[in-house]
Amino acid sequence: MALYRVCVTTGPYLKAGTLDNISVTLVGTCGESPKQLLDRVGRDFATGSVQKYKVRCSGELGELLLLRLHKERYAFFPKDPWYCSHICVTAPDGSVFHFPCYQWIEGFCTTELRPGTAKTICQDSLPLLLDHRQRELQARQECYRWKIFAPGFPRMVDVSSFQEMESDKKFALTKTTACPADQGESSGNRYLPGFPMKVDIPSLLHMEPNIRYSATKTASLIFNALPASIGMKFRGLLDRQGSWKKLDDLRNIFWCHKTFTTEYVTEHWCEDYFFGYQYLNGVNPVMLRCLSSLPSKLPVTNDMVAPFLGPNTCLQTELERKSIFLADYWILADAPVHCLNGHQQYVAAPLCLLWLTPQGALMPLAIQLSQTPGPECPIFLPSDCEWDWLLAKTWVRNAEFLVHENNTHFLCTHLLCEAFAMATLRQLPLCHPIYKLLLPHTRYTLQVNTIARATLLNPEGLVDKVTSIGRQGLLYLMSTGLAHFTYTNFCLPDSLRDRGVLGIPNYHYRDDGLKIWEAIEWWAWDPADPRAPQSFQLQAWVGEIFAQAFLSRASSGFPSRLCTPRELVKFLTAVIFNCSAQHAAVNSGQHDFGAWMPNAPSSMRQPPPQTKGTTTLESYLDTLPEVNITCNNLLLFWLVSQEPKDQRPLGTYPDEHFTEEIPRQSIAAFQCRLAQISRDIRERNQSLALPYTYLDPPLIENSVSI
Ligand SMILES: CCCCC/C=C\C/C=C\C=C\[C@H](C/C=C\CCCC(=O)O)OO
Ligand SMILES: [Fe+2]
Repeated sequence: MALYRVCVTTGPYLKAGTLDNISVTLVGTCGESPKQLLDRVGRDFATGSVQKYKVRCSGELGELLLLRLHKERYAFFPKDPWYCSHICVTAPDGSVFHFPCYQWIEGFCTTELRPGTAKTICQDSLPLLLDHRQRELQARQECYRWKIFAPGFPRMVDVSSFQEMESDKKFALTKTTACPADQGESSGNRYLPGFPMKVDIPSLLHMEPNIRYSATKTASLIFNALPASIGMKFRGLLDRQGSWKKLDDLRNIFWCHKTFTTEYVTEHWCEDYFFGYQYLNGVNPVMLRCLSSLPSKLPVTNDMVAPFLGPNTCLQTELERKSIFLADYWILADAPVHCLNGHQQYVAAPLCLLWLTPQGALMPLAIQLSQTPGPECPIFLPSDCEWDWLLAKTWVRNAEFLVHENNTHFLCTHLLCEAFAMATLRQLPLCHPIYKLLLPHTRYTLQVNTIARATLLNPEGLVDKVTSIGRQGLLYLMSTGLAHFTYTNFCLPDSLRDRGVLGIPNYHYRDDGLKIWEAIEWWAWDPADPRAPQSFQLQAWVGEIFAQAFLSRASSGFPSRLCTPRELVKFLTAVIFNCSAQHAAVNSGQHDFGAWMPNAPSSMRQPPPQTKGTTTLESYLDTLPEVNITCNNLLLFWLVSQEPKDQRPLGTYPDEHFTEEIPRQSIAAFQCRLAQISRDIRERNQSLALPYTYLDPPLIENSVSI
């Protein structure tokens, strides 16, 4: 007789416990145990419980290979979902086997778990285990299916398959490629009382439990939104059309959501120094490119800018010194425009030239509001009349809003990270070291993007309600952006070098980002088993990302295969950095830098000026977004700038998928490195007029989850 001690941990989440009958079968190299019901006196499998059971076998089972969890009906009760955290089995000889699970088990089924030891397929030889790998991935690929959202987009998760699964259809029809988003709206897309935009409710109703927001996160998101939106609604700000009467009125949109940064932006927004500063440490710190010569589409002469460059230098000298930079919004040149409140809106495609002064300040030199120079496209200069220059800068800030929100933020973090999450779920089994490494960095990404597609990107969603290019413009921008996004852009060190910005002082996004990149790279080496590149499951993973995220475009420079450990570690580092730090850098400051609306106007109501000397305060106010457009957009900024509760900062891995000592030690070392980076950042910030906190590790979420 052999006695196995089984310890079952149930998750701490709301309704994680179950009344269903839970039985286990232990499978070892020398046989398997009889299926045994885990039943003790009193309640079994309550939320947060850790309970011990005994499984008796006729003889020892040898090395445990699998643990089968059988979840079955209890009496006449309906199925009761259970969140199984992990199971620990102590064999008669005292050896301990950890079985990580960290999954919701919904219906009546048998779930097979493997011990937590990280294994690539090269390290599996037993047919039982190879078969288990294959069945696990087949089930994942049946559950998480790709779908086309719109032509030229990264592919997304098909949430309709969850509805099918939920209705227990045993033989779901093979999914055809679902209709692209631009084929009008689904039947469930409709206005709800109190919402300024349509909401695609059905797409939110059937999220698979293992990718769904927890009850805590859902409640937190709702309670973050309610007070601010009810307050604005009662003040009539969400419904009032027309121009703002005076700029000062903008100070009182958010009474109780002011931060140090929102107040700093409100005070300094029209200063040229702050305008340039935002290219380094604002919410879109990826636009600057160093120039060695001026593009022909921007015919700025030395005479135009000499007064600002000061004595003993000239434009050509500064170009040779690598101190001239360009922000080019070419992608907006053909963006479709849109009507808001029944009025035509406008978009520009500016070119903004900046100079890095000897004192280290980045100052705007010239702004051209079109890609095509000419008499109807004046080049605005700091010496122009105050309102002309301010309006030119505000057009650039509008371009920043559109390019940042659609491309830098939603396309390059949210949508790409969705594809990483999907490929990880579909191509890597739970025992794979890369699955264990990446899973925490995909948490809630499929859910938040589904919410965004149901409330923002849907027809007559919030994007249609508050932006000058609307949903069609968003579809154009993101598909064009993806077609031009490269692996160099994706990897921070390569992007900084390629843009020629490694030498700019006070570029805190760069400095903090490179430290975090290096810490992640160091951490990624351990689980990235040097033999891993030979793993065909890993190649299937990177190949699916290449095909589904980057549409198999060789011009993207993204790898379709990983042939060396160094290539693998770089790719893993870039994925983890993008899912965590990069998203934090471009997401967390939306309220800080956008609460003062002229600094991030979501639309412009007059065409770009074609002559100088015509702008007044009144015409400026009539160009900025109307009251309701402003306030609905600021609500979104407020809501998405703070991570709802149930947070997991970078390097926090409470779900112990790694059970071996070496990766656990690497995690501890990674956490120590991040803690040091945080200390360095906080010490640096003490000397700054405006602290840069977005890449402070405790403030970075592991994954894209808002
Ligand atoms: C005012 C009601 C808002 C309801 C939306 C609730 C939550 C939003 C969910 C996800 C949001 C994700 C955002 C998306 C960012 C940009 C999308 C494009 C926006 C634009 O073009 O204006 O990222 O955090
Ligand atoms: Fe975000």
